[in-house]
Amino acid sequence: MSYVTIKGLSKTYGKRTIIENIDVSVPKGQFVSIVGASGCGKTTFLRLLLAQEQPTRGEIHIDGAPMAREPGRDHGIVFQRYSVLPHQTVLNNLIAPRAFRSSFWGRLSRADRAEERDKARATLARIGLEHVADQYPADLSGGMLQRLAIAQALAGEPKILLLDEPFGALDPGTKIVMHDFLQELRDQSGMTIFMITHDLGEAFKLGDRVWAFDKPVWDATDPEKNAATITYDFDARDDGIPFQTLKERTHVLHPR
Ligand SMILES: Nc1ncnc2c1ncn2[C@@H]1O[C@H](COP(=O)(O)OP(=O)(O)OP(=O)(O)O)[C@@H](O)[C@H]1O
Repeated sequence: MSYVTIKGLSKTYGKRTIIENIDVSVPKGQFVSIVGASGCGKTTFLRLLLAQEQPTRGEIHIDGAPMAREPGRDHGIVFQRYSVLPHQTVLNNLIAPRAFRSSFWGRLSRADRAEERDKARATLARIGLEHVADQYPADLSGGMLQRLAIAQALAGEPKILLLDEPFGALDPGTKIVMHDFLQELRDQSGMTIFMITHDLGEAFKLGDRVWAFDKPVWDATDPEKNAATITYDFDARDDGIPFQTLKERTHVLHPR
């Protein structure tokens, strides 16, 4: 059964249509990897899913209901550049976003605050950062920072996790450790995940499904015609089809 249903989705800025005619449905718990040439509208698509942008045409339904008009706790998002708060300790980085969002911290009793701290400590233990709870982000490695950013996104117990090149800045070894970490989290939470990546190996390794965004019409004389859509939707379970086929059939690895 469809959990995220997208019908006739388009986004236009001024006269320029960035993405158009997106019709897809995604079951609950599915992991969708999104690949495509630079600038073809992948982040725009995630921003629509996050309700940071409104569609020009079409609609998005999540769990049977129309999308909220504003970003909310239903969604967690992680970007390539670390979104942690530099002047807060690692522990406070897990508490502070919630406190800012709901301004609930000031209303909590001392016992409730202690409970929030315990919850945050338990999350840190789960992501292997308990030993650096009282340190600051500047003391952490790239992999640790990105684990913290993912934990922050998960703190609101979102229904959907959106990842925009989350591991793009990490070295290959740390990337592999992060893949295991994400797969583990996913198994535990059953979350529905959309992840943009420029790494096809990563897309097929982690995704149940890989979408290639591309511009089916290419007219150098009229750039406004060049809107992107999902041109291929691959079943990536059991490793899907070989990467080579994707390379040959799309422009994913040949940005114009
Ligand atoms: N708010 C906006 N106003 C006008 N144009 C925008 C806006 N946001 C994005 N664009 C344009 O939309 C196009 C798609 O951008 P987007 O960031 O979605 O691409 P992308 O596929 O995620 O790229 P990359 O892989 O390089 O991150 C770009 O040409 C960008 O300039």
